[in-house]
Amino acid sequence: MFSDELRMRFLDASSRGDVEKVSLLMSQSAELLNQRGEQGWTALMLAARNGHFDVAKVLLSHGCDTSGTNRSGQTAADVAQFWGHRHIARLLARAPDPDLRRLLPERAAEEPDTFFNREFLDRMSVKRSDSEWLDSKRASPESVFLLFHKLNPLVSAGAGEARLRKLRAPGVQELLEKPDAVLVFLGVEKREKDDDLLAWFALDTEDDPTQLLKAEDPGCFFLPGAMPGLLRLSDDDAGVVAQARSVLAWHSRYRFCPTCGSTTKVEEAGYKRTCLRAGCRSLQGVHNTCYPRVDPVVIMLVLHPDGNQCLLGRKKTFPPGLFSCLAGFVEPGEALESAVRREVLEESGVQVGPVQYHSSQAWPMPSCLMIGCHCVALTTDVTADENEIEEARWFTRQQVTDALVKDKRAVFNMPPRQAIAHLLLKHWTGFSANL
Ligand SMILES: NC(=O)C1=CN([C@@H]2O[C@H](COP(=O)(O)OP(=O)(O)OC[C@H]3O[C@@H](n4cnc5c(N)ncnc54)[C@H](OP(=O)(O)O)[C@@H]3O)[C@@H](O)[C@H]2O)C=CC1
Ligand SMILES: [Mg+2]
Ligand SMILES: [Mg+2]
Ligand SMILES: [Mg+2]
Ligand SMILES: [Zn+2]
Repeated sequence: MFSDELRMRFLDASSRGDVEKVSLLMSQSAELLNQRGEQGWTALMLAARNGHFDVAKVLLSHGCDTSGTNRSGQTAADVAQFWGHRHIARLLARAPDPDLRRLLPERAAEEPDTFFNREFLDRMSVKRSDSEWLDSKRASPESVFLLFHKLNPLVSAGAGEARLRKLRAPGVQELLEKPDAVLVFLGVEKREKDDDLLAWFALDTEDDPTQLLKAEDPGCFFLPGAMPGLLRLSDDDAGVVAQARSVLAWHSRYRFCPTCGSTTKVEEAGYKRTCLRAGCRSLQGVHNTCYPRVDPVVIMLVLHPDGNQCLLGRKKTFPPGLFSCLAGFVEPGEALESAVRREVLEESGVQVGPVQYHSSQAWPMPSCLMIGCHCVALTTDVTADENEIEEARWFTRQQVTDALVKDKRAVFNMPPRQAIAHLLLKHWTGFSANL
C-alpha cells in the first residue's frame, strides 16, 4: 500500500508534467495508477487538463483506465478536448482500454441476410471475356433482360412488393441497336446443373418512358426515386438491382476516358471501359479509371462510455422523426478506423476510442459500400455539424427498444429495416438485453 502523501505527490507530479517523478513513483507502487484526488480527478485527467502529453503517454503505457469520470462526469478525453489539447485527446482515442472494449457487442454468430446483399445470381466473371458464349446468350430466347430508365428499374407491382419485370431479347432489340447502348452481363441463375445456364443482362435508357411502356402490361412502371423506391423490391430482386444499378450508373457518368477525355469502348461484358487513344496513361500499369467504381462509406453506431446510450443524428433530408447512425465517405489514404473517428468528430464533436467492424452492405445510390461498425465514445458533449446534420443526440437503450418495436412511447423513428443502420441498432439492443 501507499500513503496518502505518496498519492498526493503522484497526482501533483502528473499535474505539473514531471515525467521522471511520475515514472519513479509508479515504480514504487503500481497501484497509484488509477488513484483519485480532489473532485475525483485521476493523474491522467490532471495531465490531460494541463496538456502534458508525455505524462499521459507514460500513464497509458502502464494500462491506466481512460473511461472513468470525475465528479463532473468528465472523462480524461473530455478534459483534454475541453482545454484544447487535441493531441492528448487523439492519443487517448488510440489507447486500448479493456473497459471500453467491453461495451462493444459480441460479434453476431451468423452473417446477417442484409437487404441488397442477397446473391441470387452467380456473376460468372470468367464468361465476361467469352464473346462467343455471350453472343449466344444475348440471342437466346430464355435469357432475361432488365430494363432501367434513368437508373429506375422496370417493375410490376404486386401486393406491396415491386417485382422486376423480366424482358426477353425481342423486347429490347430496338434499344440495343442504338449506338450508345450498353448491355451489362449480370450473371446466371444459380442451378444444380451447369449445362443450361440462364443468363441475365441489364440496360439503361433515357428514351421517352411512355413510349417504352406502351409495349408492356398496364401494371408495369419504372420504380421512381432510389430512396425509398428501391426498398420496395423483394430481397432477391434487390440483390440483382444493387449490382445492375451501380454498373449502369457508372456507364452513364463515365462515357469518356477520365484520364484524357477520349472516347472509350465497352469491354468485359460491361465491366470495363477502355480508352481508345493509343498511348493514354490509363492503358499502362495499375489504374482504377477503367473499372466500375465502389465508394466505401463507414457507418457507425457510437456507444456512450456509460454503455447505456448511443449517438444518432438527423440529416435535413430525413423524413420527420427519423434518426440514424452517423456515416461518411472513407477518404483516400485512410483506414476504416480513422474514417470512423474523423466522421464522428466532424459531425458531432465526439471523440471515438475502440472501433469494431460489424458487417457491410451494398448501397447502390449509386455505388456505395456501407461498412457498418460499433464504436465507443471517449467524450460525451455533442456539437452537431450544422452543414450536414440537423441534430445529433444520445438515446438510451430503452428509447431505441421503444423505437424498434414502434411502442407508443417511442421518441424517434428507426431507419428502415433494409438499412444497415437498423441492423447496427438492433444488434446493440439485442446484446444489451442479455446483460
Ligand atoms: N444504408 C444506410 O443505412 C445509410 C446509407 N447512407 C449512405 O452513405 C452515403 C454517405 O454518407 P454521408 O453522410 O452522406 O457522407 P459524408 O458524411 O462523407 O458527407 C457527404 C458529403 O460528402 C461529399 N461527398 C460525396 N461523395 C464523396 C466521396 N466519394 N468522397 C468524399 N466525399 C464525398 C458530398 O459533398 P458535396 O455534395 O458538397 O459534393 C456529400 O454531401 C450517402 O450517400 C448515403 O446514401 C447514409 C446513412 C445510412
Ligand atoms: Mg461527414
Ligand atoms: Mg455523414
Ligand atoms: Mg465526409
Ligand atoms: Zn485516355
